[in-house]
Amino acid sequence: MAPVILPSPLETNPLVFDASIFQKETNIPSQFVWPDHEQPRLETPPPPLTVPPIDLKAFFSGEPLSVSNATRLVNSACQQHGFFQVLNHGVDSNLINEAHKIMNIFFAMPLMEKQKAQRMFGEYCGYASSFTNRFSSKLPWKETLSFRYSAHPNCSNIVQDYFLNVMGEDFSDFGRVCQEYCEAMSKLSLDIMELLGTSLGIERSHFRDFYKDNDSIMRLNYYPPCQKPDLTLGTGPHCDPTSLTILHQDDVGGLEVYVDEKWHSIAPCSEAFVVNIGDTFMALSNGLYKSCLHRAVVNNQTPRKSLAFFLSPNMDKVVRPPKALVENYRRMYPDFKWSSFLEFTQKHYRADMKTLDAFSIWLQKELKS
Ligand SMILES: C=C1C[C@]23C[C@@]1(O)CC[C@H]2[C@]1(C)CCC[C@@](C)(C(=O)O)[C@H]1[C@@H]3C(=O)O
Ligand SMILES: O=C(O)CCC(=O)C(=O)O
Ligand SMILES: [Fe+2]
Repeated sequence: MAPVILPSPLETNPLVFDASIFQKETNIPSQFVWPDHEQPRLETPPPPLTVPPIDLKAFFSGEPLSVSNATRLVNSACQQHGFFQVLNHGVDSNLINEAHKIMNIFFAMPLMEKQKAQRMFGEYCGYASSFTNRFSSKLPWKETLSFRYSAHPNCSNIVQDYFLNVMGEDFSDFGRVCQEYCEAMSKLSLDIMELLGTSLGIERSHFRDFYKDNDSIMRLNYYPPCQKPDLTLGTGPHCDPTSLTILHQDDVGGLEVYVDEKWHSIAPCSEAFVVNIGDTFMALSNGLYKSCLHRAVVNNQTPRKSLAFFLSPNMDKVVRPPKALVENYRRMYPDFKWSSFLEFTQKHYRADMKTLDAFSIWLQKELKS
């Protein structure tokens, strides 16, 4: 299966997704209409997915029953569908509220202002309004702002600097909040990596050490109301190519996870973070833990927002499972560097539910050529 070669910007139509206009439109352009089999069946709301939340504070208490509960729950969830939620995570609720507030400010700005941070072709940072200059069909009904976070000591202000350089002095507060939020997400990711390592029965610090100098992506998602919410999707069905996603959604609802051959809604819970395994961690676990298939639906009344932190290893780290997860099993995926997988998703292939398989095939062809 040859990877889908993405159309160059010049080949796609000059459609511009201005949410302030589109959210009132009853006649949505065909590029936003998804194929029948992918359209959400809003008339029959999906059943909620009940996965007991993991109490992180209890896990780190070291109390044997709490540790075994947490590792058992996370092991079962990750082997089945790659989705769980964490409570008592230690992230300051004021910081979370601040992040939601500044997200409202940013996406309420006129399109021209937001386009100061316009994402360029092949780049993963910047502002995008539905990727109209990236894809020519099945366009997602959303605006996004993505930026890089690095835990490397030499990059201690990378997020703050991004906003200052791209959006100017007026955004210094914005940059500070996002910098602090990413630092909190990085810390939480490493705690969860310790939980995942323990649950897989390997050295507790193995994955924490692998991601301590992580080079991750923060994405702010904004889903405007849509007058035909049954025809389109905020984010189409996909597995995140990254390692681990820590997501905080507002109270509107719209995130769905595919489990047991059907979509399940994830009820918003402001005290919890939604956590899902991505392709890169699935490869790192030699396929033992599943990359979570999920999507986001929209509605015709209320905008929805989510903050997604995509944990990723340092660009030059080789993604290779620990010996303990290979010695009694065959290798499921080739060694690769995150930098080349990321480039594959930005320049050669629109991430979906088969991205890692398509990348593995692409890698083999690249090696032969
Ligand atoms: C590495 C990435 C590519 C996408 C952002 C992310 O950081 C992790 C999720 C990926 C994505 C959301 C999966 C669905 C398709 C996509 C094009 C999107 O709808 O935004 C993906 C992101 C991308 O910009 O390529
Ligand atoms: O907004 C959501 O709930 C999901 C977003 C998502 O899956 C993503 O950005 O990868
Ligand atoms: Fe996702």
